[in-house]
Amino acid sequence: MAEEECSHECSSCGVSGCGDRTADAGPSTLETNKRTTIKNVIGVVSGKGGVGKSLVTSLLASEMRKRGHKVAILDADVTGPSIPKSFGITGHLTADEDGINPSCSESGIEVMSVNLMLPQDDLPVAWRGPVVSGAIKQFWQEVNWGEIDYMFVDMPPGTSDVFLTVFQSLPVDGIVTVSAPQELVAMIVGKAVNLARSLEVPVIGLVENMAYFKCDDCGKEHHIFGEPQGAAVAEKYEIPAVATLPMDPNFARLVDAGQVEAYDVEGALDGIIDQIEAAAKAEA
Ligand SMILES: Nc1ncnc2c1ncn2[C@@H]1O[C@H](COP(=O)(O)OP(=O)(O)OP(=O)(O)O)[C@@H](O)[C@H]1O
Repeated sequence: MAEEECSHECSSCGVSGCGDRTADAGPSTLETNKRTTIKNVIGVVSGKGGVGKSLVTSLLASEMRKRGHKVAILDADVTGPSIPKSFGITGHLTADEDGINPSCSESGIEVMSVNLMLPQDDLPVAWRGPVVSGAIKQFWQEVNWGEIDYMFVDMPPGTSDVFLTVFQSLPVDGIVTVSAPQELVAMIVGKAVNLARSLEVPVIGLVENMAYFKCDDCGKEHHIFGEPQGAAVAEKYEIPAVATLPMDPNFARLVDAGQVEAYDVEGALDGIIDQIEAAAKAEA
C-alpha cells in the first residue's frame, strides 16, 4: 500500500494482501502494564451523539462502585471527552517509571481521559482516526490502573474506525448500548449492535435515556421524544437487560457541578448491573 494511504493500523485496516501488514496484525488484544489487572471490560456505545452515553457510563460506573467493586473509566471519546467534568476531576496527571497514574473520583473510580492531559480543558482535540486510536491504546497499555474489577469504556458515538480499534485491541467482555426514543436513533443503535455482534462481543444491556419527563406538579410522565421503544428494540436485537432513564434537569445540573456520583438512579440500572456481574461470574 502507498505510504501516504497507510494508517499503520493493521488491526483495523480492511486492506487484504498488503505487503506491509505486520506479523502481529489481527484481533489479538493488547497487554496492560505490569501493575495492572483488569478483570472485565464493558464498552458503552451509541450509534449517535448526544443521547447520553457519557452520562450512562458515569452512572453505570457509580452504581458498580456502590456495590463495592474496583471500577475504572477509560474515556475513549477522545475528541469529545466529558467524563472528568461529570466527576468534577480537574488537574493534571502524574507518572512514574511504570506508567501514567489515573485520576480518581470522589468515590474512588479511576479515570483516564485526554482532557486530563490538556493544559486547558476547552482546547480542541482535532486528531485523525489513527492518532485517536493510538491514544486509546496508550490509555489501556501505559496507565497504572492497578487491580480493576470493572472497566467501563466510554466510546465515541457511531461505528468509526475507533470503534474497531477498541473492540480489536481491548478484551471487551460486553457492551451496553444507549439510545433515546426517536425511531431514527433506535435504528442507528441497531448498527452498533450488529457491528458488536460481528466482532463477537455480546450486547449485555440497552439503556433508553430521556424516555420520559415526569411533571413535578401532577406526577404524570410525558414522552417528549415519542413513545419509548427500548423494550421493543431490546426484543428485536435479543438484548437481555433494558433500563429507562427519565429526562431530568438534575442530571445536567449534577454533571455541570461535577457531582454525577450523587445522583440516585433509584435502582433503574440494577438489571443491567446484575447482568454485567452475572456475565463476569460465568466468565471467571
Ligand atoms: N436523561 C437526561 N436528562 C437530562 N439531561 C441529560 C440526560 N441525559 C443526558 N443529558 C445531558 O445531555 C448532554 C449530552 O449527554 P452526554 O454527553 O452524556 O451524551 P453523549 O451521548 O455521550 O454525547 P457524545 O457522545 O456526542 O459526546 C449532557 O449535557 C447531559 O448532561
